[in-house]
Amino acid sequence: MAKKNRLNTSQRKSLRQKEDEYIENLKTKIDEYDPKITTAKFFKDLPISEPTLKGLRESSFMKLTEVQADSIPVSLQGHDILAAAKTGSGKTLAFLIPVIERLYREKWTEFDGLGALIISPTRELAMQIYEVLTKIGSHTSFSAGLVIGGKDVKFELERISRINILIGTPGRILQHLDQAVGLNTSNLQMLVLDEADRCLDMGFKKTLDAIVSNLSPSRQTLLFSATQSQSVADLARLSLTDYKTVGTSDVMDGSGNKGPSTPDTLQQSYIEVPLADKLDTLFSFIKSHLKTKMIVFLSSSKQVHFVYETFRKMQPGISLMHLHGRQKQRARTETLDKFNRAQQVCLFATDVVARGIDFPAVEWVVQNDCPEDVDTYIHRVGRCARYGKKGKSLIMLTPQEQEAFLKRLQTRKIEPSRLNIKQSKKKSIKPQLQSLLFKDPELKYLGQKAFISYVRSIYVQKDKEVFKFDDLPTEEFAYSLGLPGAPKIKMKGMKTIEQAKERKNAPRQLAFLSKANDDGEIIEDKSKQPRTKYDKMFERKNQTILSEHYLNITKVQAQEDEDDDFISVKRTDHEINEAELPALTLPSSRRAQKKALSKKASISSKGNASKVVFDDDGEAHPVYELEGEEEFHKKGDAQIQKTEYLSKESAVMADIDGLDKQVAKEKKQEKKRKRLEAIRREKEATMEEEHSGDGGEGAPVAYLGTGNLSDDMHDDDMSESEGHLKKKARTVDYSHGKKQSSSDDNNIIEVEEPQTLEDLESLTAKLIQG
Ligand SMILES: Nc1ncnc2c1ncn2[C@@H]1O[C@H](COP(=O)(O)OP(=O)(O)OP(=O)(O)O)[C@@H](O)[C@H]1O
Repeated sequence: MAKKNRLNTSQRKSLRQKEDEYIENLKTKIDEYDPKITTAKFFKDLPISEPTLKGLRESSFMKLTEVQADSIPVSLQGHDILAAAKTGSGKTLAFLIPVIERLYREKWTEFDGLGALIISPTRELAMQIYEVLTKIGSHTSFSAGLVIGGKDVKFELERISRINILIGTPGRILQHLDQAVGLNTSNLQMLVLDEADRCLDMGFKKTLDAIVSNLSPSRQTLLFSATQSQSVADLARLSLTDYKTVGTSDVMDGSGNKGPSTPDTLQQSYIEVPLADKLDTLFSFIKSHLKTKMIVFLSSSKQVHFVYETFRKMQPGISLMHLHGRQKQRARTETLDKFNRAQQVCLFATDVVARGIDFPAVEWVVQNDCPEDVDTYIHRVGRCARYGKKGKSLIMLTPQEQEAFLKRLQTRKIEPSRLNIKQSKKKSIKPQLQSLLFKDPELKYLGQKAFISYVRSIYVQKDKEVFKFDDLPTEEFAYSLGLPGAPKIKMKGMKTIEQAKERKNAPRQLAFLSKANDDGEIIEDKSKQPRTKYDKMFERKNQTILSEHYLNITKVQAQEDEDDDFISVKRTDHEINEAELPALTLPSSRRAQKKALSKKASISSKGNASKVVFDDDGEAHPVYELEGEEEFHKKGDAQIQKTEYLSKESAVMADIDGLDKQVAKEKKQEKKRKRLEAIRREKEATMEEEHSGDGGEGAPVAYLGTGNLSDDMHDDDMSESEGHLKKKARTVDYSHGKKQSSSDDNNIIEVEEPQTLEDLESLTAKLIQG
């Protein structure tokens, strides 16, 4: 049977010839295409191959968007590209089509190895790009792979050498470049950076440099984003010299004639809200927008977690979901999928989904916390008003942030209109929050974490004109979260917030007194002296200034914030300079300050103090003056003196021994505390996972097209038992000369239906086509 379908040599030869002619014809059309003369309106007007056109048609992509019309012809001609176009303007297709076409014209096969590498800063975005690629590339014969983290590195290693188009996050791609002996990058034709400015910034610098050093310098490079830095140094790093720009000036600084860097269909507004009233305002906003689909951005995963957990208890009347980088990947993917399908829903999220994610039909983007910069603002609001659809955005600015941030927005021609909250609509949820936190220690704990992470987020911000740490109304803010008072925060090199602020604001006269304690005693700086074990013990004891609970929080916090998405997703050039950190304490009361001042005055007037003893004549002597022999004998029998001395010293030794035992006991307790802490964290992680899976909450659900990857993995022809699917035999239609897939026998690969992200990754690696 199989023999019947086999082509004989002359048929194969003729087919190859037709294919060559077709490709040559395409190349000529590309060379002849002059963007200055021709403006293609539809994909079919572009010099692109029939299989790609077929994939586009089937995905209902007919008409070109502006960035697609401007950039695709230039990319097809082989130029490097630096493109910046507004959010939701269709950049994904603008780089995917040239990638597919380049490999097509090169007649790329699985034996040629990696032909294109697409880098995205987040996993979600990489998955989305992969999804679009599998749709529009469904009639081509290339293999695509998604590497974004997961466990099955070994599995991927075995198959990665056969992948032609690899999409992934920087870290994971580097891991593969390092490990995969079979990954042949020497042939690489194209490198694409989506959200290029983010990929190029400090956070990914080292990884990206390492990736690029593995790649062939002769490759074509495409950089796309809604915001671009166009730093010459960045471009040089990518060996981008003779590149073409598309739409960059408009988007970069709003200097073009076309107005703001945000979509025209976006209606933007802001309200001035004191920090302590933000949650009241947010709750009222949600209550009055129950029939909408909205995303609320908060500054950290802890904020998101707290707001989600408390608001769902207060039941505003709309389905609530939450998404942040500290959730397990499975929960993130599930939430994303549910949110895409829902019609009336509110998603609390961090900036992990601020860039690139193409959520369908979002009506409102609310920024509860001010973004770190205008670029982040642009990306966040860009989650709505996509592809010409209407959308609305609201940003809450505190009186401290308002003026400076509006000024920053103006530089990009973004001028949101001011909204005022109707007095009648104002409702305080503070009493409810207080009662919730009072009843539920778990919520109180989340509240404390939310408080701490918010305060820290303000502290680490680079733009000090917008984020004024010293003006934070911490007590009011804590109260607004339902907490009885502001938790004390200890950060690296920083004492409590209040102390840090006090010290910053203290008069110069008092600044040098930062070493005085509450009793006005000057504490010596022992940091430069060798520390004895007693010093260490006392330091340890002093840590209990914080209650054990807060102590636990701050310790865990220090660990957690290492990879908290607020800090890690953002640029690492926002590093805190330890030297700038407030690190010392001030006497808290006026009495203590006064006392310390007078002590200081007397000490400074006397110069360096050293301890002395006075003799009967009032003469001062150093403490350790050698005693004369006569003097010694005068005091009595030497033996008795010796016994007395020894018993005094052994009493001192006994005291020291007691202290040692105390230290050992404390160590043991600390160990126990850590063990309990680990158990608690484990429990919390389980809870978090459980919470994250229940976002549906009976929301009216609309199923919008194929929004998820696993759907794409299904094949209509599935005939095997459930849980297995077959890959469709791909046919390439040259329309003017048809080509049957040359390796029918190899076209069927049985793979298991993906249940998890790891499965999905493994599956993508299996989907070797051709
Ligand atoms: N030519 C087209 N015809 C119809 N729909 C399109 C076309 N191009 C893109 N779209 C749709 O427009 C939406 C936005 O596209 P895309 O996600 O590529 O935008 P983007 O410019 O990358 O946005 P962001 O800057 O936020 O990443 C998607 O839903 C996509 O399917």
